[in-house]
Amino acid sequence: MEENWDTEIETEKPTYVPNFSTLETENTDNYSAYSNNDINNQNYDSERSFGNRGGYRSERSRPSNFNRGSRTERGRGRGFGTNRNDNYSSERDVFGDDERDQRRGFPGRGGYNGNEDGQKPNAFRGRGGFRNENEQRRGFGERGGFRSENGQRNFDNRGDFGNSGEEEDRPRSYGRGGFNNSDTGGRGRRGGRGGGSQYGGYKGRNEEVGVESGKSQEEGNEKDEKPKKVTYIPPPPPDGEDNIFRQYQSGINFDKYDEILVDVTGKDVPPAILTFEEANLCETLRRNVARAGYVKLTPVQKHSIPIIMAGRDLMACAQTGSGKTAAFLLPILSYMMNEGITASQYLQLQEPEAIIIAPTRELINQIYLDARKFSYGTCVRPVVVYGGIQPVHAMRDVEKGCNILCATPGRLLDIVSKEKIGLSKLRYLVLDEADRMLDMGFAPEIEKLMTKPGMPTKEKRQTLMFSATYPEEIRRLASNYLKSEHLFVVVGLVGGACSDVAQTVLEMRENGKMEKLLEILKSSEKERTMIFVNTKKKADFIAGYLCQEKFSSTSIHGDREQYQRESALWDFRTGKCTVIVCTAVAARGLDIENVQHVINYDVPKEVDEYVHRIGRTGRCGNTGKATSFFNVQDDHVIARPLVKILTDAHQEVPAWLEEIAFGGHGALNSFYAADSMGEQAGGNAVTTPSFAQEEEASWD
Ligand SMILES: Nc1ncnc2c1ncn2[C@@H]1O[C@H](COP(=O)(O)OP(=O)(O)OP(=O)(O)O)[C@@H](O)[C@H]1O
Repeated sequence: MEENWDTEIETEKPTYVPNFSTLETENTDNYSAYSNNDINNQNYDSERSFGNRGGYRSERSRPSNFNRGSRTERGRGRGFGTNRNDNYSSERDVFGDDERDQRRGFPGRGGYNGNEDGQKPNAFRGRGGFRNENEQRRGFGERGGFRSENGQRNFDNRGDFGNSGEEEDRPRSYGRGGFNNSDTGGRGRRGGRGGGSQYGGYKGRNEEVGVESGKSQEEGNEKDEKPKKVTYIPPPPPDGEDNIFRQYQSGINFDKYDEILVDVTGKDVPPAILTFEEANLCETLRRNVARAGYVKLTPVQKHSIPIIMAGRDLMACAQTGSGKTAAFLLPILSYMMNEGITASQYLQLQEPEAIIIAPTRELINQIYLDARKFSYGTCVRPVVVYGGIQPVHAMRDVEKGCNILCATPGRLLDIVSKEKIGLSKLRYLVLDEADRMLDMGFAPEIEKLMTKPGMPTKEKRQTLMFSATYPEEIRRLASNYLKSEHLFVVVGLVGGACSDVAQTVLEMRENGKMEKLLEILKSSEKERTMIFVNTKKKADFIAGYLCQEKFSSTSIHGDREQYQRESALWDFRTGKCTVIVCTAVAARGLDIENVQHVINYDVPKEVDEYVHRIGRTGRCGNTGKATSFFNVQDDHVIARPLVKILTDAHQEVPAWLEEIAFGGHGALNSFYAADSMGEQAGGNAVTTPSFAQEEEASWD
């Protein structure tokens, strides 16, 4: 069912514009572990079985003999609840309109979200689930869920927080909302009121698409439920030059970018430029670049800017965090300035000169903010539209004028089919994270867009694709949308990991992961850390658990409402929360200052995703580290490509990983045998519930 763009939102529906400016970074320390005391006291009582953590864990590691290849480019020389301070309650800080919150089913109704006043959290009673006071209302599953291998329940043998067998059969059930921060406060079973796509319910692979184009009904929502209207209006981004040009420092390895080999495939390659001066940007753009703190071009910028300025189509591949966004924004803006694009004016049908597409809402918003930064003081007007925000609001914003439209694919299709956006003036079409945009998840939407009436043919537009990874088959597919004489710029190796990230892979059984995680976090408490898991439930589970363990944590995933996602990201960006637990939705593109550590609590199923995930750290010449918990049983398939990634990035490859990668079945079997012995030995170790069946198949 399509969102009705023409209908005004009913006035009694809560439509709240939160004001981020009320959330000062200075207050960020207010979030503190103590704020979770109530949770700690209420849950996971001391009976939890948290002992005997050992078990078999081989972390054997020796320098690898694996052939490191003939790399020629440089190498590295080497909420939950409780009170207002925690992550989930931080939504209250930001969006803290109690009455509305209640209407929207924020805290009060339901699990996890805590109460407003720091008294006994009602988050853990009533419908809220996630409780352990008694078993009558079982919240997050009293049935069986969440036992350790020896049959005892972990955390609490009364079953709180468990992932009940009953719920397992129903992917969207979270008990009666306990711990469910995904929809309107965790009210209902099976996702209850969260069924509407705009509420972030499970959407299958194409959540963004589903959200925006209304496909979500088929893709995971309750069939008999009408989707809810999206009422969320995001706060306007902070204004003022200081905010617009806020930029973090490039790191000590920034200059080393120059040592990376660049390969350009194609005919008549325009020569690279070496300095911003050579780019011949107009005065305003030059000033903006300087204000943004950019002094030197990165390699992808050196090559891409002249190629785009020469009117060529481009597929560019460069490592994460190396400045691909500016590589396409600056030449596009330069063209617009040189063409003397007139200030766009209020019109019901806007005809942008450039459309930029990215797969997730947070990423497209970030790109929009970059576009706003570089176009500051010009008459070029960038606009952003994405799922999860009130369509009427987005439409109004577009009507005010739009030269550059930043959009997620589904919402873009909607807005084009509603004839709010025309394509006749389109000169630039940019696919950021292009491989993701062209893979099975988004390919149908992209195809639809490319064949929309009015879409200029590839001969008449300039198509630009950027990513850090390009699987072979995607490259082939991409050429359908690019002119035959397009150029392919590769900085370093296609799909290579950022060489400024020190990677560690630990062999880890499931029930050793939590203990290891806590150990890591305790030893690096102030470090801004992103933890990746493969399922949405697990993201919540771990964030909740970490809150209890007094780490200021939040989570982001596709089951959270948009305001929650934005709030979580904001809390993480501002330092209010030092830990964010994420699914793949946060794997690509997000540029967050000073992320020091990425932990793959679950190793992703595809190595490209691994590359993007660990690329959230070590950006712009800064160094970072990534630690991955490799569970042989679940992750052996990725062993071989992972060894290649590590080797190419000149990282140490653990001997056991090589063995799994190249040792064939024999090696694997001996691991399984050892593993099952370890299971017996370490049966009491804390384990996370098995959420494997509810994998988040998409970014979002
Ligand atoms: N020439 C430059 N000088 C200084 N900082 C730069 C320069 N180019 C980009 N940056 C900064 O580097 C950071 C990473 O840039 P960006 O987000 O564009 O990386 P990316 O290559 O798109 O990464 P990803 O593959 O993760 O999407 C940003 O904070 C950006 O502002």
